[in-house]
Amino acid sequence: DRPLRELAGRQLLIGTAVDHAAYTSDATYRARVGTEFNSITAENVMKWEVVEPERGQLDFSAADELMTAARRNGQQVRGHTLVWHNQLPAWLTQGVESGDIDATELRGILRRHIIDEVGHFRGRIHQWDVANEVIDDNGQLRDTIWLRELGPGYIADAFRWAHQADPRAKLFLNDYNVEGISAKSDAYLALARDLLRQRVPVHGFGAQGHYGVQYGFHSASEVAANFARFEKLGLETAVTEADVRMIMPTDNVKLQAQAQGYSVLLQGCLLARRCNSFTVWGFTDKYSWVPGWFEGEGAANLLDENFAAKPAYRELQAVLALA
Ligand SMILES: OC[C@H]1CNC[C@@H](O)[C@@H]1O[C@@H]1O[C@H](CO)[C@@H](O[C@@H]2O[C@H](CO)[C@@H](O[C@@H]3O[C@H](CO)[C@@H](O)[C@H](O)[C@H]3O)[C@H](O)[C@H]2O)[C@H](O)[C@H]1O
Repeated sequence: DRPLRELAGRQLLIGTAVDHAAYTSDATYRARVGTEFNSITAENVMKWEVVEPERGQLDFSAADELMTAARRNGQQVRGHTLVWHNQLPAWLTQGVESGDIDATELRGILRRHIIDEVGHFRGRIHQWDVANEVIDDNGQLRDTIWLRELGPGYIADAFRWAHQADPRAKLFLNDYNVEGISAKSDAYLALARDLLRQRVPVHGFGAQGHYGVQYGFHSASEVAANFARFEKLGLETAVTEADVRMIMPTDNVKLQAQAQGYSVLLQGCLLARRCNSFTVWGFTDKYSWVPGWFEGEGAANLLDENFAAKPAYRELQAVLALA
C-alpha cells in the first residue's frame, strides 16, 4: 500500500491540515501525518487568537512543535493564516468595538502581527495564506473588521508586509467556493489583476475545496480552466483545504460520490500548469471540523475514524499512480 506522498513524488506537494492537540496526544495520527504527506498546514495554531492571546504576548510554542515535526518528516509547511475575520484575539475585537483602538492604531497592530509572525517563521514557510476569505459569495469585498476600519487597501498592505518579513515565501489569496468559474472567482481574478498592477507581491491563488456530496462538484476541466486564468497572470495555484462532507449516515453511494469529489479537485490541480500543492483539511473522520459546523453532516475525510482507507483514499492513490 503506497502512501500518497510516495505516489506524488516530486510532482506535487500532497498535504494535510494538522490538529495540534491530536498530533501531540494520538500516536497513530502522528505517525500517519508523517508517512502519508509531504506538506502540512496548522489547522488552528498559527491563527492570531492562538499566537497572540494577550496583546504583545506572542506564543508560537504550539506552531513551533509542528514546524519541528515537519522538519523531522521532511515536509514543507503552508502558513495559515495572517489576515482573516475569524479567530481573532478578544483584546483586538473588543478594542475596536469599544473604540479604544482606532484605525491608525489598528493598521499598526496588523502590520506588527504580520511582521512578527512571518518573521518568526522566516525561511521555513513554503506558502503563506496572507489574505483569507476577503471576498463574499456575491463577489464583493467581505464586510469585515479589516474592510470597515482600514478600507480595501488593507489587502495590498498585508502582502507588502509579509513579503518584507520573508521575501522567499510564496504569498497567497485563499478562499472557499472559488474552485470553479463563478462571480466569486471572477472577483478574485479582478482583485489579483489589480494588486499585480499595483506591483503588490502576490504569488498565488488558493481554492479551499470544501465540498458536500449533496451539492455536487465541478468537473476537473472546469477547476483547471479556472486555475488557468490565474496562472495566466503569472500566479501559482493550489487546492488548500479539500474535504467532501456528507449527510450522515454514510452509505456506499455517498462514499463513491465522495471519492469523485476528491478526484475532480486533484485532477483539476494536476491538469493545471502551476498547481503544485494539494492539501486536505484533515485526513481522518476521527478529527474533523465538519460535524461541529454542519449539523447532521460528517465523514468528510479520506480515512474513517479508525484510520481505515475509504474509497476516496483509494481514488487519490489511483489518480497519483497514473499521473
Ligand atoms: O471552517 C473550516 C476552514 C475554512 N477555511 C479556513 C480554515 O481556517 C477553517 O478551519 C476551521 O476553522 C474553525 C474556526 O473558524 C476551527 O474551529 C475552531 O477550532 C478551535 C480549535 O479546536 C476551537 O477552539 C477550541 O474551542 C474549545 C471549546 O470551545 C476550547 O476548549 C479550546 O481551548 C479551543 O482551542 C474553536 O472553538 C473552533 O471554532 C476549525 O478547527 C478549523 O478546521
